[in-house]
Amino acid sequence: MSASEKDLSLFYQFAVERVAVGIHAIDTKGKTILYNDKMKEIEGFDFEELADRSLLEMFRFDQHESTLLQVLQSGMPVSNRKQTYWNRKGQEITTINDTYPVFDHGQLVGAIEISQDVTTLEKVVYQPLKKYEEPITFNSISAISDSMQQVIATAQKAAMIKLPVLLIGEAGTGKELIAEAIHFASSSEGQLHTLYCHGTDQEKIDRLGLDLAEHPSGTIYCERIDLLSLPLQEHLLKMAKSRATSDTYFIASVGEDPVDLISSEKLLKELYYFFSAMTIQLEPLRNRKEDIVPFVEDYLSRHRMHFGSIVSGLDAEVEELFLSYDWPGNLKELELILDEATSLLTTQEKITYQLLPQHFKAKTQKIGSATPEDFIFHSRKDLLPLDDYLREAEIYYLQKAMDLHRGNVTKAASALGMSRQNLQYRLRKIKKNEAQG
Ligand SMILES: Nc1ncnc2c1ncn2[C@@H]1O[C@H](COP(=O)(O)OP(=O)(O)OP(=O)(O)O)[C@@H](O)[C@H]1O
Repeated sequence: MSASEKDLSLFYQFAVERVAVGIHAIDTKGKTILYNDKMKEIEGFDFEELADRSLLEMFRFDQHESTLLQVLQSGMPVSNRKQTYWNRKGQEITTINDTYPVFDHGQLVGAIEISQDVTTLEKVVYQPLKKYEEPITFNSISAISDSMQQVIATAQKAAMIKLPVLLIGEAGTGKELIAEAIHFASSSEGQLHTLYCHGTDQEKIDRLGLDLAEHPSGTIYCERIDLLSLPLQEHLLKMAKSRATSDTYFIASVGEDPVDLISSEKLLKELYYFFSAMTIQLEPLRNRKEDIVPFVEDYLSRHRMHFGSIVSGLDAEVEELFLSYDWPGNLKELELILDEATSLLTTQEKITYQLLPQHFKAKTQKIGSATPEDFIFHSRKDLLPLDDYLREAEIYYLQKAMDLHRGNVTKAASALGMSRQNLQYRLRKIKKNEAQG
């Protein structure tokens, strides 16, 4: 029997599940028909959430999802598109995507996206302050709010007495910057070794141990230890303890309250104790909006210096928008928006609304002003019966609320002005309809 006569579907299925890239395919109505394990990992789905998969995925219009719909609309592939976004767990993820339309005998049947996770690589390469070759010191950090000033004061103390530090804060709040500033203040000659725990394996931890044995006078910064599996956390702890008597200085970070992480068995208590001689909590940007404008001013002053531009600030409309937005990706997200906006600058003195990237404009648009085309994927001729339209609008709206509240039913229900039970009932009903339809 030749290879072409064999039923290869099992093999294809196996390959799709084992392959190291994320795969997401949708049909012409925008409904997910293929979503492999790697994609779940990239997008940060927990196992229990998977039961809600079709509901959660069908009507999401974040930047990284919209490429699939765009390809579906244009019938043209989009290749090599790099996207940075914040997944459902609040992790910052950078992917390089290829998105293709899929045809069957010339008829468009859907679109498929293939995503390569380059988060760790990106972190090593994307260091905005370093790209200007400036050493990161406490002076390079914008810190106007009381809470950030407190962070800097505590970090300076920690650097002076070289006590292990655990930095706590959402993605993009500046934990790595603080770690670098502490390192710089605590030692002038030692090296800073960073372990990016996202996607780390035992081998990388062992290699770090060997590096430290060779250069013991450095600092080790373990970024997001809560992203390591518990066995790898144990491995890291063993390695760190074996270096604890030397000159090595230890700093680590976590993305959430460590007490919650310990109680939900995502963080080893012993690892927490090892790193937490001092803890420093960085507030999310939405709780310290007074830092937004000074950060923008610092960013633009660097831009003027390095690119000779004359841009000096935000215009009133953009400032208002920036101050009203919640910044789930914190300062890193703001910085990426500024990177995109300034790349379009010519002779402007202010960042105007026109310079803002399309995906940001779409995200900050008020839900009430969305047109039906924004959330229902049908051609104009193909109008839906009102009941179907309302059902889809409900799915979209509830999903948006769940997204805004990061999957927290209680908070989403309160924002929607309904009881938790009512929201849960509606979500279950939608899920059941989906399963039947
Ligand atoms: N207070 C700040 N002043 C100047 N730049 C900042 C500040 N906070 C964050 N940034 C900018 O945002 C970027 C992201 O910050 P950083 O990588 O330190 O965040 P993080 O909390 O370590 O995020 P993650 O948990 O995803 O690693 C930095 O590269 C820096 O350019």
